[in-house]
Amino acid sequence: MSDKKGLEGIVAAESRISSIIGSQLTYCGYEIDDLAENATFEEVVFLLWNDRLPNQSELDDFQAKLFEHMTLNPRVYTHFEEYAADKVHPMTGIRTALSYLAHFDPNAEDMSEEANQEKAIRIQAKIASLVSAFSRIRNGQEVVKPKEDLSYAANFLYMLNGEEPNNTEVEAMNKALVLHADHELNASTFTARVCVATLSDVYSGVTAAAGALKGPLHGGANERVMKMLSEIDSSDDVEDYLKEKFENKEKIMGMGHRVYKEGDPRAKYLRDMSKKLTEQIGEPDLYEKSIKIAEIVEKEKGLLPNVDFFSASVYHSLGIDHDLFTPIFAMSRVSGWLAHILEQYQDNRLIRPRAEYVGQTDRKYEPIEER
Ligand SMILES: CC(=O)SCCNC(=O)CCNC(=O)[C@H](O)C(C)(C)COP(=O)(O)OP(=O)(O)OC[C@H]1O[C@@H](n2cnc3c(N)ncnc32)[C@H](O)[C@@H]1OP(=O)(O)O
Ligand SMILES: O=C([O-])CC(=O)C(=O)O
Repeated sequence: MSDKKGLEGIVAAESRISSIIGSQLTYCGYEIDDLAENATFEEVVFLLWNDRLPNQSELDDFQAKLFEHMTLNPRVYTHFEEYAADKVHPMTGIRTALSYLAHFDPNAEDMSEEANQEKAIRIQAKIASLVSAFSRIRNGQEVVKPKEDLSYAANFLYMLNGEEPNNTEVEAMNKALVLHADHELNASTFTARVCVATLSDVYSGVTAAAGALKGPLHGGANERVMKMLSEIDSSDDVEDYLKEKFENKEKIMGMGHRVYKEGDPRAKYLRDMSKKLTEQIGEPDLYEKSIKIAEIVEKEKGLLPNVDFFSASVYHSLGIDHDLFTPIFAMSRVSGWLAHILEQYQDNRLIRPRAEYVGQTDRKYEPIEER
């Protein structure tokens, strides 16, 4: 059994959405490098859902639909006021809110392909509004409505901060969204597929997936990377800090990967963005500490940075609150979850593996007074 622990190396689905071979990641046959350098997030979402890039009129139409659905029912805001009063972690709030979105969808229980595609657009559009509204409401600020002429990445930053972002910020956010959009059968995507393979609805699938993404061994690592960087005063202190972590057998967040053993192809883009943006905000030390951590962990443990490692200093440089890092990951990855959910419905079979029983046997019920 031990060789299958964590289902390592087990192929559990056929998929046309993304592929990992060695350190090569592709979305629907396009290299991640090609997409990171050239594509908008909206094009990538269209690609993941349709297995092809859109032409200009399809893209215009897709962007218009996303914009149309970015508006939230005001009852969501009332909910968020309660979450703020309870000091709920944003990822907990977004997980609940993803489920709550179903309440306002007249076709929430319609399982037709057309209705499910419509749900995908609604969810992708609304999650950017959810994350930004959550943040503004807990800060006692007015919710900002999206602007029709802004891209998805720009609209998110605009709704979050209440002012239009500059080109560098939009470019960084767009690239981060493209890089996080899909990743084969990662834990949250697998969770989404397991959930909807019972023929449960799309909202259930994304809510379940958000729960899986929240964990520190998965999407929750980016917030912890920032915590680690904040705990280290300067790059001169990295060695001692890590020594203690290694002695306590603690994991170094943002390092290592189940599949990539020769390096995560997404990390270099985030590393380069981190270098540029931390310099721009006058905190180059954040990048220097990150590089030192990566060097020592590679030397001592043979582990390399994953997508979460440099994304932390990138989001910090964009002025984003640290506990919003994982919700931003969800905002991008929901596109992949939805692609996999739609794919799962197309050729569904219940996902139900077996467990090897290792518990006690031949026991007999004992009356309570005899226990
Ligand atoms: C978007 C994403 O989800 S990317 C991943 C985000 N998660 C993180 O960054 C958390 C830190 N990293 C990790 O915990 C792991 O590397 C994972 C979860 C990503 C992959 O884990 P697995 O493939 O299950 O490897 P596993 O946890 O079994 O580790 C194998 C060995 O490497 C060690 N190891 C793995 N990652 C780390 C790490 N980040 N720091 C220190 N040691 C590590 C383990 O302690 C273990 O050592 P042992 O054999 O002496 O017990
Ligand atoms: O694939 C994984 O296991 C984790 C990961 O990098 C991702 O979800 O992007």
